[in-house]
Amino acid sequence: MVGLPARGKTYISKKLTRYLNWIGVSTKVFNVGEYRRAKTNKYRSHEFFRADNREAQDIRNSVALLAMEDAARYLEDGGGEVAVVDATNTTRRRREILVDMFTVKRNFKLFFVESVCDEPRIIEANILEVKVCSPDYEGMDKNTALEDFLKRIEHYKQEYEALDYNYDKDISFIQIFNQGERFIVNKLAGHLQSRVVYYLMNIHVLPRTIYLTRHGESLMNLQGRIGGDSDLSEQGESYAIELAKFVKSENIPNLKVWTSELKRTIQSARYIDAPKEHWKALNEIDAGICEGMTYEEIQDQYPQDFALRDQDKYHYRYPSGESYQDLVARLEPVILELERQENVMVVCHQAVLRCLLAYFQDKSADSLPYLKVPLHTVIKLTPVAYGCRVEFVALDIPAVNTHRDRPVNVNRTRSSCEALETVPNHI
Ligand SMILES: O=P(O)(O)OC[C@H]1O[C@@](CO)(OP(=O)(O)O)[C@@H](O)[C@@H]1O
Repeated sequence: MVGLPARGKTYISKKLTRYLNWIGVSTKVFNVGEYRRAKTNKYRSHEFFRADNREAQDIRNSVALLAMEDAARYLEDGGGEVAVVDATNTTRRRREILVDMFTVKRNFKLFFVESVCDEPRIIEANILEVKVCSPDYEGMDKNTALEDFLKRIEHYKQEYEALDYNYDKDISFIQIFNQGERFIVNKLAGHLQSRVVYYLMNIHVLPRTIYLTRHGESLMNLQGRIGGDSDLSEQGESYAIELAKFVKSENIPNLKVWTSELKRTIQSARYIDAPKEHWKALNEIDAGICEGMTYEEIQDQYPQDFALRDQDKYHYRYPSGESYQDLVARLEPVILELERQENVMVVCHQAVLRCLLAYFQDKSADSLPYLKVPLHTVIKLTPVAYGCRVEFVALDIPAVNTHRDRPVNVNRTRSSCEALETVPNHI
């Protein structure tokens, strides 16, 4: 990362890391501020960040080096594929150290992401939202903290050398201006960098709410049968009515409703007064040869498959069907489009909802297939500082339970236990 303090670097680092892990690229953030605080919490006033404070500069450089070395170790033998060095890196000298450590000495690809912002309104909002609550300002009142932080920024400005094509034409970078108003992209090197750029160009920071829900109870849910394309049960129909009432009571401006192409989601959304889109990508996991069966029938007729799924539910692919890992790949365009949109309600399915929720809640591949997403419940996601608030709103209509817990005493495979850390890039 590159950028003055309070330019949203940590926000970008965390969000990008969550996305990369979700698509199966093992990624970790190395936040230099945390290294500084771990070393000592004595240095928190703006004085510490003065450009002429030599002693402090030495400390700052040494903690930055520690973070970089850990990042390199994570890539060399920690199973990591991407390390995000979250620091200001605002001088050419500091960036040369990064080039030397990662490219010259180790032959890794280095990609700079610079956030440039000259809108005082955005900067102040950022400081008030995240910086004044930082451990650096524990016990200090908001205004004093804000004042101190603004002085800290001034110290950084004295030495700030933004990325500049005239000096940096050989390095790969993206510059993001005013939270996505404009971008400059230079020397993209490879598939992963272009996916990072595509992602960064699609996210926004406008306030909005995303609503996720499964369809109402279906006739096949009642029978305990998986997959298929059945109608809603009577209780499912009641949920469709309640869901529309709930949406009305929320009074959501410009709401869009997305459903899958299956009858049970379309029927569940039909009373909602908002434009609707039907996405094939939102269809339920394809259970292949097991479509339409109960779990008991699968255990009976395909015992080996049943056991394999319990061992590693994320990677297990139904014969002629899909795995959860396949589903994540299928849902990536949905996530990208959700990032671009404002208020959206997604009416989908148990497995699909688990995948979407795992993205927003930063859940590992191992826990993803066991996330609890009960029927007749709306999950409301509201962005906050570095993540999102998740509320489960149960709409008081009874429904069967379709959740099957992780069986105990199952020999889980190595990759399933290590979760996203070892999942290869499957796309
Ligand atoms: O991965 P598991 O836990 O089997 O959950 C997915 C299953 O959930 C179900 C219900 O059992 O979703 P849905 O309610 O959308 O029909 C099945 O269709 C689907 O195969």
